[in-house]
Amino acid sequence: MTDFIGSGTAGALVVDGIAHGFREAGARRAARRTELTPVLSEVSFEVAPGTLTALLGPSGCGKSTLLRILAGLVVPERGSARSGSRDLIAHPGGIAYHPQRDALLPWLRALDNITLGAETAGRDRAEARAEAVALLEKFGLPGQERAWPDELSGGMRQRVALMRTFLMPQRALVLDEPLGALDALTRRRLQHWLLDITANDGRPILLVTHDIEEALLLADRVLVMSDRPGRIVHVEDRPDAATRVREREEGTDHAPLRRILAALDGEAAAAATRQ
Ligand SMILES: Nc1ncnc2c1ncn2[C@@H]1O[C@H](COP(=O)(O)OP(=O)(O)OP(=O)(O)O)[C@@H](O)[C@H]1O
Repeated sequence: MTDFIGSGTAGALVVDGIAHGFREAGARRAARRTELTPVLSEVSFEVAPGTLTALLGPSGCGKSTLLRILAGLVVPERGSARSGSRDLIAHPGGIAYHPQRDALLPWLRALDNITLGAETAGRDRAEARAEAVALLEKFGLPGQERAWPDELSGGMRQRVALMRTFLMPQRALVLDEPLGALDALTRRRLQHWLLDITANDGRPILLVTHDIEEALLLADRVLVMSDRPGRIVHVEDRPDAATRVREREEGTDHAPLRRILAALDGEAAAAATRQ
């Protein structure tokens, strides 16, 4: 199959032929110290504006590494990435990046944590704060502007961190497990919250998750990655958001889940054979 999925939409987030490896840790002989262990292998895809693509794959297949490359924190060995016309590798900082840990600063109140990324990226302070107050209201945290992070529950912290990311002015968002480490009920509530904000955001969004049902609910397209070195082995295009919500509530369409599980199981079997 061709790895390049997309049609060159204006303003899209484009990943083209990204390959990367890390130096083997703990290699004893001098020669081996220079060897690279491949982590990503020719990963290509495109996320159109106003759509969300979810990335699923076995642990260690390179999902976070890919996101860190897009965020400009790691320079890949090969390949290119761009957001609209901006080259993300030559000019880092072109995406709003949500790291795996919620990374709230304990010495800043909720409102200041929410506006931090926007202000750092050059947004007008008063405008960002006004928008943050409206967001707090909209998403169930009215009057929490002055709360300290350690006064908030896990679900509240996740929402504050997500608001920070969504308030950033960059033209594309990448979210690394934004709902990880939450109890099932809170996670379910926040999935619907995320579905609502992503449906109205208008930017390309790339989401890494381990939760297949979450991917099937939130994503317009689900990409399944192989075991390390990661490459795209399955693409699942999803219906519109209303249909996805109905499918989840009624449990009507199990075929996409089965296809994704088959792709992941195939990778697990292939990895076991290689060991
Ligand atoms: N800075 C680094 N130096 C060396 N190896 C690294 C570094 N960062 C990641 N790796 C290795 O690269 C591989 C991919 O890591 P990565 O965190 O991208 O995987 P992942 O798919 O996001 O995993 P998970 O789903 O468990 O979060 C792992 O084997 C990891 O140990």
